[in-house]
Amino acid sequence: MKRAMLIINPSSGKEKALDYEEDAVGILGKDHDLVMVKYTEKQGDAIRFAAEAWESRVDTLVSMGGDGTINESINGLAEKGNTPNFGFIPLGTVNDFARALHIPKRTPDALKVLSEQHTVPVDIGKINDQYFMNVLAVGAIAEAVYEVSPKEKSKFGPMAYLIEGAKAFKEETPFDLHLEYDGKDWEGEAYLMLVAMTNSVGGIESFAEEAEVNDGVFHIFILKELALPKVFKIIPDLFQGKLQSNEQIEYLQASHLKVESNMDLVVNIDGDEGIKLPFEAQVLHNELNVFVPEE
Ligand SMILES: Nc1ncnc2c1ncn2[C@@H]1O[C@H](COP(=O)(O)OP(=O)(O)OP(=O)(O)O)[C@@H](O)[C@H]1O
Repeated sequence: MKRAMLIINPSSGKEKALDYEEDAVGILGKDHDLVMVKYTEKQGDAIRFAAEAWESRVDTLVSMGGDGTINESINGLAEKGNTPNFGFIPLGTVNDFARALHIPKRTPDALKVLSEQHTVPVDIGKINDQYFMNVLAVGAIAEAVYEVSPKEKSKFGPMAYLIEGAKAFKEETPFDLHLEYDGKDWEGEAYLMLVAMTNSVGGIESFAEEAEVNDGVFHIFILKELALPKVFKIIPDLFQGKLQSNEQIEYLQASHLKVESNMDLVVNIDGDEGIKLPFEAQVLHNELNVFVPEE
């Protein structure tokens, strides 16, 4: 008997998620004998439901929500082995994971992807004992992202992050940073460090242009300098996919990373406030099979 679980965050997608429940159940019902539906009510619910999906050995897990719900679902599945195929319907503001995997933004189109039944193996990141699929960020510019209210997000979309980030730029002082990456060292002062798993960061798909969802490495960007007027070159470079060659940025690749600083810093994990430094991170190569459109 083939079984699927559908996790829905009813508060996501401007509270429209439930409008698509029937369609999603219909599509999954075509090739599964049973479709169980779970509704999240609070933080942590999607982790618990995804872990239940794994324990009850479902064949397919589909999550409907923003990047927060997708992140939680992945946290319930990673490193368990024999994981169900994973699908998701992006209903958030930024939807970096969907952008990286070419999952359409229009919900009916994203639902069609599930019926194509085409999956690819995708890398997942591990930071200490939790998991992420998009990005780690350290520095006040990253912390500014926590300040973005849901109201600003729905009004300005990804631009809300840029607006808050630009405000933080003005007050920014560098912090000391020590990285051990695949056995090598990098030490210096930094204003921001981003560890990207996919090309899309903060809704900007040219951010880590060369990143593939299953390339087995982290794409590490360290902003070392904020000198005027050179700093303005970062913006065109960012939108033209040339950030890694910008002279104010150190660009590294690694599959294993240890990060520490003498300063009291917190890492932002997939857009949410995470743990304090130091941390250790590694790529779990081809960890999940994810439904994507057939090219
Ligand atoms: N029923 C619910 N009502 C309100 N909040 C919920 C509910 N279920 C889950 N949540 C919260 O929503 C968070 C995840 O939101 P998610 O990121 O999926 O959507 P979003 O906020 O619309 O997306 P984005 O962050 O991209 O704008 C969870 O971490 C949890 O705290």
